[in-house]
Amino acid sequence: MTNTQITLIQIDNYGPWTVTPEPRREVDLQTLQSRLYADLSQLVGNRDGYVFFTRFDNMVAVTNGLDMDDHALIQESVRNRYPVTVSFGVATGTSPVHALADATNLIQDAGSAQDKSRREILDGRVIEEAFRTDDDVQIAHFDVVDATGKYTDELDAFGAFIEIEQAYASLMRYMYEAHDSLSFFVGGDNIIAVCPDLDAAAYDDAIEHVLDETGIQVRVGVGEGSTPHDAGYAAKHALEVGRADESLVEFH
Ligand SMILES: Nc1nc2c(ncn2[C@@H]2O[C@H](COP(=O)(O)OP(=O)(O)OP(=O)(O)O)[C@@H](O)[C@H]2O)c(=O)[nH]1
Repeated sequence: MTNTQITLIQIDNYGPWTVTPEPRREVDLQTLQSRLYADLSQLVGNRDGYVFFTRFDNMVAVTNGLDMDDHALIQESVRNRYPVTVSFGVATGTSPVHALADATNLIQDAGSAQDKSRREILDGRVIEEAFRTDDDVQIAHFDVVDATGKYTDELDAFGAFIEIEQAYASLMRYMYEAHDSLSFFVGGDNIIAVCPDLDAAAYDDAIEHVLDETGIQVRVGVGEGSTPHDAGYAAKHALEVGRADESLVEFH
């Protein structure tokens, strides 16, 4: 049974900062955002968690394996290196969607994203060591079938980008609404979803939905583990097996 631990990361008072004392150069904001994402990816990833950039001012992390002290240390590291600070809401549950909603509530209850006095909130709870199991996290790694042959080598770069984004938009909404899952574009033609206990039929259903809605064929590898890294790594291996066997849904 999954028990996903989700951390919502929100940059404190970022909107006002981007225009104070006057609008900051866009390239500098883009650089700050991507560097902060890279650092968080390392800080969380070194502890076997995953971070997804989502909107950059808000990021979603899967943090099974990290405790509250780990979270506090990451906040300190960001505070020492960046002109901004970050707040963390941490929640757990069998449904990643509900866990993220709970994590969001913790941050929203502490004040607005544009509240000068709301800084470095660290609220919520983690899964205690004694309660951790090997199937706490289910990760699904989706990939567009033959993206290179159909899109990358065929269309101009923007046309290919639109096709991949359409598949992502269709999959992210359907997995969220029908299967209680959080899906994130991770580059190329890859989408990683954090899922509750889903079976092969659920993945078949999602793949069929994307094909019906967009005409794009995706394949998925699914893995479980006690941490996002373990689950995600198993998912990558399953995807390789799916490619070799030409199956669309493969569990590790
Ligand atoms: N984030 C991430 N990106 C990947 C991964 N594997 C491939 N990619 C990206 O996906 C692009 C396409 O590679 P593939 O998915 O292997 O190529 P494909 O043409 O779709 O071929 P098949 O998947 O075998 O049908 C690459 O250029 C990378 O940008 C991965 O494990 N993680």
